[in-house]
Amino acid sequence: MSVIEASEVRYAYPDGTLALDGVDLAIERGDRVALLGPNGAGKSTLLQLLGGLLDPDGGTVRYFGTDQPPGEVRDRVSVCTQNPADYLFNPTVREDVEYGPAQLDVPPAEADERVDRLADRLGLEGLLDKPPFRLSGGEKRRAALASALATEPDVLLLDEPVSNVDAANRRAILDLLDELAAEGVTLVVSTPDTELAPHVADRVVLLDTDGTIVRDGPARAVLTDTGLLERCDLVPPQVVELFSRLDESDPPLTVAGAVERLE
Ligand SMILES: Nc1ncnc2c1ncn2[C@@H]1O[C@H](COP(=O)(O)OP(=O)(O)OP(=O)(O)O)[C@@H](O)[C@H]1O
Repeated sequence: MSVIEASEVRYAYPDGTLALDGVDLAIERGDRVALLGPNGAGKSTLLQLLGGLLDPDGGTVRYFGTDQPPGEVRDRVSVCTQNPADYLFNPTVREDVEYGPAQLDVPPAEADERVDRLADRLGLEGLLDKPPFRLSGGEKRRAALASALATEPDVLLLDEPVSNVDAANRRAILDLLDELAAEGVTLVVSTPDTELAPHVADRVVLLDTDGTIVRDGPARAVLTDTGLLERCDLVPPQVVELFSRLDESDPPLTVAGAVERLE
């Protein structure tokens, strides 16, 4: 049973822009999926459709093999869009992060504990009493991510989760996503960054600017297909490029993979 299944999904914005056209995508339990594509390919639109923040004009999105509407799976599916302001509207960051658990009737003591744990992991400790509009761009992104995680969802849909985030916090976020994946949380991450994709995904869904999925396959197969990536205005990860130039037929995808190979 798929945790989310999009069938023949079509979406046009009110001004007529056709963002997605006939998209079929099944997300399975425990998947780590990257929605990859150039700017304007429809990744954010697809993520919002999968999360029930937008309704498709055509086709269907189903959750957990049922006909439950998205509102009924809010406790199990959490979305973090590209706009941190969607999640930060309370007087303090702490109240924002506690908002989701409160909506789900999580006891306040447990919600407090979740906030403190996430603040520790995402470097928000000194920021919890601040009004969110006073945070920097990267801090807002981390606070929005903490809000999405605070409900402890089974499925996490993240739109460009490390954009605007410094190197140390990027590492912290990626480590946290690794841990969540190890616990069985299903992850869908949208990004135009082929360097990020192998760190967050085993499976890559490649979209192109005509609003279609051009490839859905193992990260290794997609991220080493230079010709396909170039047709979508993308380039492979630099490590792939380096090892390909050295005539390596099965290049590693990350620096860590390259180090392992060289040792
Ligand atoms: N509110 C809107 N009104 C009209 N068109 C929109 C709107 N939001 C997005 N679009 C258009 O829909 C298409 C898909 O946009 P979307 O934001 O989903 O792409 P994306 O792949 O996430 O891009 P990026 O990598 O730049 O974030 C683009 O052509 C974009 O211009």
